[in-house]
Amino acid sequence: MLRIAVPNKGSLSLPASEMLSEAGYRQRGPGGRELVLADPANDVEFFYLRPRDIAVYVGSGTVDVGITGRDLLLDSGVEAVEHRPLGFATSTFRFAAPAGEITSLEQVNGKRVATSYDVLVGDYLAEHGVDAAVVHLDGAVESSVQLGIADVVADVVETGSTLRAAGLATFGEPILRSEAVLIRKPGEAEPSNGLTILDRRLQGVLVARQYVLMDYDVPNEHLEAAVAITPGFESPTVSPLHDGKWSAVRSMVRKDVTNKVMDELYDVGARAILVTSIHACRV
Ligand SMILES: Nc1ncnc2c1ncn2[C@@H]1O[C@H](COP(=O)(O)OP(=O)(O)OP(=O)(O)O)[C@@H](O)[C@H]1O
Ligand SMILES: O=P(O)(O)OC[C@H]1O[C@H](OP(=O)(O)OP(=O)(O)O)[C@H](O)[C@@H]1O
Ligand SMILES: [Mg+2]
Repeated sequence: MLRIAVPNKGSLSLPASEMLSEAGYRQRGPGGRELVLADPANDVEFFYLRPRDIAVYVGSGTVDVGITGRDLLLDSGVEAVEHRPLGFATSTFRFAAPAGEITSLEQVNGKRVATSYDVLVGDYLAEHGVDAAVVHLDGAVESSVQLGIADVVADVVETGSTLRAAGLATFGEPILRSEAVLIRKPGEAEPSNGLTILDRRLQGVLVARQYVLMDYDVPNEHLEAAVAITPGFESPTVSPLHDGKWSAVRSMVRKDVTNKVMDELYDVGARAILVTSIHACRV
């Protein structure tokens, strides 16, 4: 039975459970507070743990795999590896300071840097030869400068609105681009059957979220031009229409370029262009 760690709180918790549900697994109901949940039909068991602790459990081998943030994995310093990025809870991890006061990493020398990610930040500063004091805080790091215990913050930035509200501005390159990731212990030569199935199912959810199915008709003389616009995963399905002069094409297309692709297809002579969402898939 595969043991899977799932965040029990915070930004990762709900989307992680939703993704597992979409992948066909049993999950806690709304407001559910179970710490352990068996899913015997799928031969897996879920452990709901603090997102920060998940790498520790996976690294120790007491659970087989887990969902956590890339930033939390790196901050844990634990020997666990990223198996697959999961495409949600995307953010950057950045330095920020009062707007205009500190504008380069070099200027962080001798300053106090507040963060909840001491290891990640400490490693980054050391790698870049910056000598600064790291001040550990559990959260609401953005208030630390105003309250006088730090000069700089290093924190998760999604929209940037929390930073702006605190009068802070980012500087330097992002320390990291993070998102939710599936992690496992390193060096598993042969992934277990359970992990292979979980991974394939999660990949199916990702593809179903990122792609649509596009159908259209195109005159045969423009078929090659149209197919070049929608090459699909392997190769599009092409079927003859009854009148013999047109073909019907079916192909997977990235959701974010759907309208651009439809415009291009129309321009090369395609008509009756239909888009359908994908409910589930295995690729
Ligand atoms: N606003 C956000 N947008 C995207 N990801 C975020 C955001 N805030 C936190 N995360 C991600 O969530 C993970 C941290 O989870 P954690 O539960 O420790 O904190 P949290 O989501 O901020 O929850 P809370 O602070 O309410 O306990 C990290 O991987 C981080 O990148
Ligand atoms: O760029 P934004 O869209 O503003 O999002 C980023 C903020 O979201 C998270 O904070 P959270 O609300 O989880 O509070 P915390 O600092 O206590 O973790 C994170 O720590 C940042 O503060
Ligand atoms: Mg938070």
